[in-house]
Amino acid sequence: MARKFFVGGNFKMNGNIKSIKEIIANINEAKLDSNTEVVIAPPCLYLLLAREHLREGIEVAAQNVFDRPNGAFTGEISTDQLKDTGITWAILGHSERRVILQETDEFVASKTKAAIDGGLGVILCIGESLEQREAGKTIEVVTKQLKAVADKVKDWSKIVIAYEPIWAIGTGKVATTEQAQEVHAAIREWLKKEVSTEASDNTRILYGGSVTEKNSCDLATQPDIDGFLVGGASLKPAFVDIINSNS
Ligand SMILES: O=C(COP(=O)(O)O)NO
Repeated sequence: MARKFFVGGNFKMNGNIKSIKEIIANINEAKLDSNTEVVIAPPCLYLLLAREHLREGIEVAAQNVFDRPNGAFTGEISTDQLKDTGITWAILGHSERRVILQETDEFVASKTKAAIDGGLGVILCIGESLEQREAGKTIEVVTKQLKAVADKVKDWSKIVIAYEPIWAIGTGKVATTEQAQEVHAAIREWLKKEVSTEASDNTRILYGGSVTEKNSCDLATQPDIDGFLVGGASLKPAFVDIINSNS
């Protein structure tokens, strides 16, 4: 089965009502490849704004969700509340939360399970640091992150994996097509061995880390790159060119 190309826009902690409305207007007015699935992730304050203004067919993702149902968890958001507001995806395990907020593989796995059980799709972020890559530990690191999820989650049909080498995030140092394809192929092989052939065949594996409209078309030619999770470039008008990079 052909995997539908997938492009996520991770706004991170950027934007305000005015700028996010401008980004949404640019996306709404653009001619977009209908064979590409698009998900937009604004900061949580602007999730409803995005849901109300984005064109039909484009989904909205939260940049985080808690692993427990509604209750006394100050500052957190539940899967029920996201579903209640028409939010259908969650980005989980982003390296900025793993590093800065010390989210463990187990906590990310627990949140992934809660999100899927709550009916959300999950963009599951994994990736190694420069030190880990230079030590030859890339595959060891990313498969350890995946195993923590596989220990809790059996149904991978609602998971999209985003391989985001930390050394490429926000640095302008995009992975080469060979570097990205090598890790994506290893992830797909791991899925086949540790989850199922179906999961391996059907799970989209996105690349993230300094993707721009200048490098996205080359990356999109790789057999195991099924799309992108875009940070900084998702805030700019040329984001629509990245969305169309597989057409
Ligand atoms: O973190 C990223 C990538 O960020 P950049 O595109 O800004 O490198 N996506 O989730």
